[in-house]
Amino acid sequence: MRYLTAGESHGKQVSTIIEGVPAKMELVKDDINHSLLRRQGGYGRGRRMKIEKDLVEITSGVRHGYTLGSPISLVITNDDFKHWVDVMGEDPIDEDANIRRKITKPRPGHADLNGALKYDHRDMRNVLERSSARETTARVAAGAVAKKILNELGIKVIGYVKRIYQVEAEDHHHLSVEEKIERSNQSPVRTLDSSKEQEMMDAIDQAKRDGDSIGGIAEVHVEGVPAGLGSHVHYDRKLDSRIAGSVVSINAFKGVEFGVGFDAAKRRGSDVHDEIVHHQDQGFYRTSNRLGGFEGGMTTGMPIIVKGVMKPIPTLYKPLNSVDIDTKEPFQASIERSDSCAVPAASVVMEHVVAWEVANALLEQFTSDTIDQLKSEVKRYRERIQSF
Ligand SMILES: Cc1cc2nc3c(=O)[nH]c(=O)nc-3n(C[C@H](O)[C@H](O)[C@H](O)COP(=O)(O)O)c2cc1C
Ligand SMILES: C=C(O[C@@H]1CC(C(=O)O)=C[C@@H](OP(=O)(O)O)[C@H]1O)C(=O)O
Repeated sequence: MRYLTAGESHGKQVSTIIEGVPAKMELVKDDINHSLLRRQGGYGRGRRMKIEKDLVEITSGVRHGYTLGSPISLVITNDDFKHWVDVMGEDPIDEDANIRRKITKPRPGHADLNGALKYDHRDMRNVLERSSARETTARVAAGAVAKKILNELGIKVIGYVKRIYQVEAEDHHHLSVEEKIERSNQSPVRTLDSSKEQEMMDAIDQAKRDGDSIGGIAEVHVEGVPAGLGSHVHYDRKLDSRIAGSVVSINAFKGVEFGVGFDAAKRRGSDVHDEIVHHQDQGFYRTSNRLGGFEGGMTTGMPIIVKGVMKPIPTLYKPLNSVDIDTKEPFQASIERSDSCAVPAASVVMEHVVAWEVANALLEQFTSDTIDQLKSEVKRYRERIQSF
C-alpha cells in the first residue's frame, strides 16, 4: 500500500490517493469522518479549527460502500479557502499586486526560512502553506482506511496524550484498547488519566495567556498484532524503524520511544528484556512488555506501545527574534492566530500514521487482493504461530 498527499493549508482542498487497498472491503465516508472529527477536536487549538468542518469526499476506488481494489482518492475541503481566494488563487498575478502580502518574516521553529532558501522563494507563503499541519487531515484520512483494514483482522489502535508540558499522565497499560478508546474520546485533552485533565488544560490556558506555546508526549497502543510482523533481514523492512520514521514525519514531532524507550539507558538488561514463556493454548508469550512489542524489527505479539514527543508550536503571540529576508533587519513578529498546544490533535494523527505502517506491513506480508484473502491468510498464520 502507498499514498501521496496534496494540498495547501489555505488552498481549496487537501487530498490523498491510496493505492493497494484490498478489494471488497466495506468502506463508507463515516469511517473516515469519525477520525477526522477526532483530529479536529482537542483543547488548545486556535480559531482555524472553528472555521473547518473536516468531512471527506470519496471520489474514486469505492462503489456502493465497498472498495474496488483500485486507487482510492479522498478529498477534504478547506472551508477557510473562501477567505483566501485572492491570496491562494491559481491564476498568475503581477508582482506589484503581491508585494503587500508577501511574507518575508520567517518564524523560528517553522519551515519558513529553510524552505525559502531551498526553493528560492522570496514569498514564504509558498513554504508555509504546505509545511502547515493542515496536511495531517489527509494522513488521518489515509490512516482511517488503514484502521479499517486492521479492524477486519481484529487489530485495534488508539492514540492518547501522555504528557502536556510539565503534567504527566499515569501509565494506563493495564487498560485494553477499547477502554483506552473510550477514555480518550471522553477527554478534552485526550488523556486516559482524568485526574490530570484539569491540570493539563490549566497549563494550556496559562501558556496561551503568556502568549506562549507548549508541547508534550502522545502515545499509541496497538493490540492484536501477531508476532513476526516486519523483518530482521533488512534495515528498511524493520517495522519499528518504519513506525519511528512516520512518527517523526508528523509536524513538530522530534523523538520516538518504544516501551521503556530512553529509560533503557538507565536500566540493566534483566530489567529491560521481556522473558519468554509458553502455554499450550497461547503459544509463546511474555509476562512483561518493556520493549513495547518489538525485537529485531519484528513484533513480539505483545501490544505495540510507542511514544512521540511534540515540541511546542512555533508560531508565538510572544514573538521571538528573527530577521526579515528582504530588509535583513531584525524584527519581532506579531501574528493573527495560532494553536497554543496541539498535542491532543497530534495524538490522533500519530494513531493514524502508526496504523498505516502496521496495515502496510500486513499487506506486504500476506496476499491481499481481496479482504477475505487477507483475513484467511492472517488467520492461518496466527494458527501456525500459536502451534509453533
Ligand atoms: C495538529 C498540529 C497542529 C499544529 N498547529 C500549528 C499552529 O497552529 N502554528 C504553528 O506554528 N505550528 C503548528 N504546528 C506545528 C508546525 O506545523 C511544525 O512545527 C512545522 O511544520 C515545522 O516542522 P517541524 O516542527 O517538524 O520542524 C502544528 C502541528 C500539528 C501536528
Ligand atoms: C489547519 C490546521 O492546523 C493548522 C496548522 C498550522 C501549522 O502551521 O502547522 C497553523 C494553523 O493554521 P492557520 O495559520 O490557518 O491558523 C493551524 O490551524 C489543521 O490542523 O487542520
